[in-house]
Amino acid sequence: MKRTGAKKARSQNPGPAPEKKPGYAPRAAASKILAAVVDRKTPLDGMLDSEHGNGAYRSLSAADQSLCRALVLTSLRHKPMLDAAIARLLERPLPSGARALAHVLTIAAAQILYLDIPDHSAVDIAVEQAGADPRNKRFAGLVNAVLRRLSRRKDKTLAELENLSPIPDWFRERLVEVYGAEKAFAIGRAQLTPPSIDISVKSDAEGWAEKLGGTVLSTGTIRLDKPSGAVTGMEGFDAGEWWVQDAAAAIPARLFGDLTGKRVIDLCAAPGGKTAQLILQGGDVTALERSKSRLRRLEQNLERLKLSAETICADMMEYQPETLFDAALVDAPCSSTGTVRRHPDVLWTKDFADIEKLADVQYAMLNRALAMVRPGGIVIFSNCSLDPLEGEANVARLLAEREDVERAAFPPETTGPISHLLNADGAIRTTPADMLDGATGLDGFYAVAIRKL
Ligand SMILES: C[S@@+](CC[C@H](N)C(=O)[O-])C[C@H]1O[C@@H](n2cnc3c(N)ncnc32)[C@H](O)[C@@H]1O
Repeated sequence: MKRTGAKKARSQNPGPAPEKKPGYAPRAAASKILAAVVDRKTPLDGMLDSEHGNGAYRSLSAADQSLCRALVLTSLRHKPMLDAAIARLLERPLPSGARALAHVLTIAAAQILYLDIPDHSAVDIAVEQAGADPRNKRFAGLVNAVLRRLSRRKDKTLAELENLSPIPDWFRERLVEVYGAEKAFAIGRAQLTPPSIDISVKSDAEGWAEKLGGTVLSTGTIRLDKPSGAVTGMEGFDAGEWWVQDAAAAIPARLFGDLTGKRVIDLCAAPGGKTAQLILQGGDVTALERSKSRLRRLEQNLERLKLSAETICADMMEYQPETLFDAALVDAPCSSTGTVRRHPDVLWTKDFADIEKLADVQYAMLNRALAMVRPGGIVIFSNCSLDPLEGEANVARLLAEREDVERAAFPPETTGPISHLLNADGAIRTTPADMLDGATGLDGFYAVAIRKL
């Protein structure tokens, strides 16, 4: 019986799968990951993780993982432009069920238009991808024709796409409503440029800038000009001399100024970039964080930096301090739309309803933080959203609903180089289209100080 079964199995075996072209696997993984982001709203960070990420990504070599990452990021950064370029070459739209095929085309078009990859490999592998999927086999000829035409009219297409906004409609429309058409366009285009690596140092910014090949910005952040290799391998990392922190993300904690002799609570603390700043500004710091694993990461970061804080794993909405604090920072969980340059998936996984929900959560957090400071104490509320519902509108609501709080001015020495980023209400508002020291390249951030009376 056993022998017969084995024989039967052998006779049904279709034989080894045909060899795929070199470069097939990273492109197939990229198409799958793009589908997960766009169609199933799965955040990218978790999927592009060598240990716990998407299976197709994990099985790639290190070099193929970085190609896959570049393919997905480039496709997301330019998605509406790629969709427009492909649509112009199709006689009729793809059937609505052909989502997988659409992603194969997007990944291939991104290579042809925006990456330094020979067009023929992009075309051949996309045709092979279509042919390997029984649902898309019949479109292999179409894929070939469309991509070859795109390759032939590359320069013309790029010129035609110059004036398109590379962000999804829901977000573009919201930006136009809030910031006006011109600034909305500039913010959209800013996400096409991958961000530089910015670091915060414990001390001697000039010295570290020289050692690491960077420039000291007027806020004290060092912007690395041409970082090569992993940041963790760079001088001073193991010694705990610096940490990675976007120039805009470094602004909110600095706005407290000198914290010597003050008890400060950082209420949404992990991974701890701002906790480190509060300690270095002289505060006696308590770092509170709801996620156990993220708090562990914060503790490891502080250990590396040789900085100390009391750490508490708790939900800030439930935590009851024994003694009120002099100051609190709420760097609240938000829509993260200010980080589109580094997380271009955000705009494809979230929508306006998420912004509305998050705004309410943050409003409750701001009120809770005010309950934890003494009269006269200051709360700085910040987030990396571009939407005023999560920032300005929450503060307006707070001031309208409560008489025991007021706006507080930031200490003047903290806003010198960034006074152009103060809005009419004296809060900081940055966008990826704003300049610092004459150059663009900032995450979007909001930060405001509120005094409890
Ligand atoms: C924007 S991140 C904070 C980044 C951090 N301030 C920094 O600069 O490194 C928000 C953090 O708040 C945490 N968080 C969200 N809701 C919370 C809550 N109710 N209580 C405490 N922490 C919370 C999240 O787990 C996340 O780590």
